[in-house]
Amino acid sequence: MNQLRVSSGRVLRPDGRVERADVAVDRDEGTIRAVGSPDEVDDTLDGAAAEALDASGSLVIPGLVNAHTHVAMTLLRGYADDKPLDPWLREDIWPAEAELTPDDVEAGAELGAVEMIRSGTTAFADMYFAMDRVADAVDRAGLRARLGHGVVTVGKDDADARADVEESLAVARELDGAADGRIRTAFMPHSLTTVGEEFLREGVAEAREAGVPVHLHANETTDEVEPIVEERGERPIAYADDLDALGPDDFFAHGVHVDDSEIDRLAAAGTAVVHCPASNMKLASGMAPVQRLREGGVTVALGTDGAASNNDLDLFDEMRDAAMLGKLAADDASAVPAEAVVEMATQGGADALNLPGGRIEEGAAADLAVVDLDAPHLTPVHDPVSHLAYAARGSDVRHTVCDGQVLMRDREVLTLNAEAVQKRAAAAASDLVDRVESA
Ligand SMILES: N[C@@H](CCSC[C@H]1O[C@@H](n2cnc3c(=O)[nH]cnc32)[C@H](O)[C@@H]1O)C(=O)O
Ligand SMILES: [Zn+2]
Repeated sequence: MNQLRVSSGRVLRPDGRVERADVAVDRDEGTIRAVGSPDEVDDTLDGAAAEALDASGSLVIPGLVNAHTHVAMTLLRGYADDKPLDPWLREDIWPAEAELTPDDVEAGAELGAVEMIRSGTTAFADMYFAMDRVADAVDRAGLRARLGHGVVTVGKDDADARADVEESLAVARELDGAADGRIRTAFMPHSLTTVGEEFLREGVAEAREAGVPVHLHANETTDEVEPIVEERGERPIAYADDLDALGPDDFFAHGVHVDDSEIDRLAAAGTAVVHCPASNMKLASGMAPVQRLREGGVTVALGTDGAASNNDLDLFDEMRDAAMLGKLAADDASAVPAEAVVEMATQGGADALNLPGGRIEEGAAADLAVVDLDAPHLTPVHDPVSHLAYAARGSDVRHTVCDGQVLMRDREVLTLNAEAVQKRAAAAASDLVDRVESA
């Protein structure tokens, strides 16, 4: 058997406890075979050789899950800042995206993949275009993902709008199960205001038939909530329900401006919310009621959103931001504690995306990250979970494993040539800006 052994670390278990343990991984199956004392793990290995990953002085955690991003937007990192959502999209981002080629999308996706692997993220959800090229990058990188083509119909004629919906459904059908099953898909209308009602209705119905979930931006800004309430006399989550877009495998990004009736509806439907605190702060979209969502029984995951509104893909930053903003939103320092954000970044993400991973236990997917605690900013270690939420950074990750494959060992990315990826992306981004300026 082809095995991997993560030895001498402290391991974060699904119930939040941290224990000294080794982890044995079956690389053929991509699953965790055993978590236990070195002797217990020796027994399961049965004398067979295993590749070793040293985790001494480190914390072994489930690979982090970035449950909402637009990964190729790494090319637009720092391109346009300091504006609210609507003008930021219309004046800066959409014109730049109009010039993006599939090659650019692939270059940006590879850059994002390197950044995620380096910061301990093993799975993500991506809404963008040229998704076949994103899938190629995910496949090479060795990551896990739920991918979808983002649909926008406002400002398009009927034929173009319909083609965009069809593209999203085609991507959802065709890429599902790619990369040895590490890629799953979703139908991804951009939002309830940027996609017209008939397209939402038809697209969701077809997604149901194809058995793929729905992912969209919902209740992100008041500018987006008000027109729905005015036109329809109902809140956006009620509208989503009316569209049949509120299912147990569906997951919505943001959920900033949700009232109690919407929280109840999300909880009853089992639809997850992906909280994106950095993006919400940067675009001044508002403060999501994370504590109330969690208390109301909604599955909450964490996302960075695109790198142009964050401006990085580091989920350690996101955990800290979520804890800080959650307290401010609840006006309560005990709200959204460290354990909660760690859970959101791991189990919550895996549950929202309905992907394997998120828990270090026997039989679970072997998706993990090893965080080096031997650093001045992480000394002393009174509570490792506190450090994950409040003090650690993506650059503290030493090793990253996904589906049993080592993607990074001793801070060296093994699946992609990080230096070449970075060069290619920088060149693509500067060419892109030249094209936008001369357009
Ligand atoms: N097929 C569509 C593309 C939609 S992809 C998803 C879109 O979401 C945009 N986006 C990024 N961050 C946010 C956000 O916070 N809220 C809403 N949209 C965003 C992103 O720039 C991208 O255009 C088209 O023809 O325009
Ligand atoms: Zn987004």
